[in-house]
Amino acid sequence: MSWCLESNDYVELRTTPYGGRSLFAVRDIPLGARIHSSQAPFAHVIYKDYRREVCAQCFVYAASDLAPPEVCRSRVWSVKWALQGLPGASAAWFCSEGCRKAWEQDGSGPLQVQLDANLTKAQVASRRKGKSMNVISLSFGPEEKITQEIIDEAWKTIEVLAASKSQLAAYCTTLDLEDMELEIARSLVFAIVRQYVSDQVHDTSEPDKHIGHVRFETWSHFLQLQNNELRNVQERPYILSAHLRIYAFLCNTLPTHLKPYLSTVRDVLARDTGNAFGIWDRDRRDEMFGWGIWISASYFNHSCTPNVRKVRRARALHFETSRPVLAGEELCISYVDTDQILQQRRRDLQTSWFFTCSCDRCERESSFEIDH
Ligand SMILES: C[S@@+](CC[C@H](N)C(=O)[O-])C[C@H]1O[C@@H](n2cnc3c(N)ncnc32)[C@H](O)[C@@H]1O
Repeated sequence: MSWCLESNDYVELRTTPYGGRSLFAVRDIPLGARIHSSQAPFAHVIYKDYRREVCAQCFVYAASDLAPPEVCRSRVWSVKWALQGLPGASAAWFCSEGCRKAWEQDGSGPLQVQLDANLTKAQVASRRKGKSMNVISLSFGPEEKITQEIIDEAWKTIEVLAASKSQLAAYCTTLDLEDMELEIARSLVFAIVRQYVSDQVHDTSEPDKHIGHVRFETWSHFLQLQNNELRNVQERPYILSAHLRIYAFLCNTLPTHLKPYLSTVRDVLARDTGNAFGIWDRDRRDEMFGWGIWISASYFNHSCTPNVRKVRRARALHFETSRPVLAGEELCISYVDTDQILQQRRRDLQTSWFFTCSCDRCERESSFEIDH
């Protein structure tokens, strides 16, 4: 299998009997060693409400104590990139000129901003007509078992509707897309733009044209991530109709040259839950600004007594050992706040990552509960 950690000296990907693939130490590793870095997300979204406050390139927060005092007071960044002739929503904000230049060089940012403006306009339009059309009946009883066939059938129905321009347009004028659905649509557009820009670069006679990390973490790497579609819909049935609405919205809104990528929307939706990382105000987890998928970073399994910690520096996620590790040991981060009690940890892991943790600590704490 080709994947994006091939050249790493510290870690190796193996399949576990209990939790899919996971990373293992190939040699003894001291405390504090950096065992892996993922340089940038393959796709990400910064919530619209934070657009002026979080640098579009390095994700630094204008209201954080790292920001200069005058910025901290105003809470917004002043370095801006804007599309000529379009209203204020079509812009990105940065903490410095250096970040603005790096963002422009990456190639996908400006297109993303333009599409953001289109999505916002289309969302407003979808709100004008009120009552939504009930195209697909998707109410599940509490006892009903949602199967892969039910999900496949629902996607087929929306794809047929989307194939008719007039039906799609009529449906979309009544969608009334919610704000969080718009944020999901924006993250999908990011993934689409990544693929588009990557394809454009590979089509040219300049294979080394700079597109940063895209050469290392590609769409085919993305597809190798664990697919959580069925477990996600079984856990929260309402998400299926939200996903179908978002798909229809994008079919109706994206320009023609991006339409070939719409078939990847379902692939992205199936993988972002359970694989994405929140983008927080540094590592303090005070405020979450959005989320992103750092592909190679998604192979760390969870433990409630982790031996690896994650550190975000600008766009990069770094992973460092939080204690000495022996060759052959599994390398785990923690997906949840490990200060929480057993029941809360188990609840969080079940609803967002769809598994019951049976790490040594959970086993010990649950047997203690049974004994008492
Ligand atoms: C971010 S992915 C980790 C990589 C994943 N194991 C794979 O094969 O792609 C998260 C998923 O891994 C599995 N997983 C992670 N930690 C686990 C654990 N401690 N016990 C059981 N399953 C786990 C769950 O299926 C979870 O949804």
